[in-house]
Amino acid sequence: MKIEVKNLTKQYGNKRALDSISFMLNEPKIYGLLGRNGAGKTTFMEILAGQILSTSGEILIDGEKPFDNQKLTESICLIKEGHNFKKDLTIKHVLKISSYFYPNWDQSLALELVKEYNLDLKAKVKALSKGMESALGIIVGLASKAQVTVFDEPYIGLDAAARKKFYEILLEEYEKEPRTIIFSTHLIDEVSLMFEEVLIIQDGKLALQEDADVLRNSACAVSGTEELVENFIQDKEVIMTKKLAGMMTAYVVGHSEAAIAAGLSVEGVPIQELMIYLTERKGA
Ligand SMILES: Nc1ncnc2c1ncn2[C@@H]1O[C@H](COP(=O)(O)OP(=O)(O)OP(=O)(O)O)[C@@H](O)[C@H]1O
Repeated sequence: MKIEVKNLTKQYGNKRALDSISFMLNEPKIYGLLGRNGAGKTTFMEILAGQILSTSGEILIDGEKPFDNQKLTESICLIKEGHNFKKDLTIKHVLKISSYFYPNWDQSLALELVKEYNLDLKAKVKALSKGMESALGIIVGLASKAQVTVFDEPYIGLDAAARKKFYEILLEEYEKEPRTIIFSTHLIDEVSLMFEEVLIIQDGKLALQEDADVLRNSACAVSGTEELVENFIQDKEVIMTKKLAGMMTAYVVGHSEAAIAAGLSVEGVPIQELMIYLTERKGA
């Protein structure tokens, strides 16, 4: 589905959560939606899912507005950081209700995942631990097979093994049936390899929209003796440096070939570091 965001603004009292933001998501891809706390990510996702109205501007999904548009919102599944389901429902009921709402619902995948995450179909949502409730959110997000599936920090309380399982299944399902997946998280290093395109929101504005590989290759981590690295970075844009026992690593914008030629060891820079750098620089 094609998502067109046009001059989208959301005002809460005197706080402008989104400030005339515009961009397009043209293809089914895995998008990483990143930004510092309070940047406006959740606000954007809630407008996209038709849960709240914008103050001005609009989001069009295949040309239609999502608010009060059930036909369209059947194709959008937003899984948030918790409170996704009514507390008195059992897991079985949550799956049943979801199966009525999402036309592409995959009940056998849902049941397989219930087993995978050791959940009891008869358990009520209010009796679940934080991690179990997150697992239920993930199950609904994956089994919805919604054409636009949005995960907003969906795994509070989930341990590392359970998160890894989620990433594996998400990728498997996405490869079988590509769809638009928007993933917002602060655990960027854990998931950034899944991203195909990255959007960074800062203070309600779009700071960056870039192909993930282009972003990864836009900087490099160069390491070597302190003297060699200091020499190399003199006239370059440096993201950060670390020194230890006479050795030094610097994250540098561009210049990977020159660094190899200078005899330095060269690796990629984590997207998380780039995000911090870009948001600090843009804020400056
Ligand atoms: N219902 C609301 N009423 C008032 N202000 C709000 C409301 N929802 C969000 N805000 C404010 O809007 C701004 C953007 O919030 P939002 O939740 O969209 O950010 P975020 O990028 O998702 O942050 P985080 O990463 O911390 O979840 C924040 O300053 C927040 O305090």
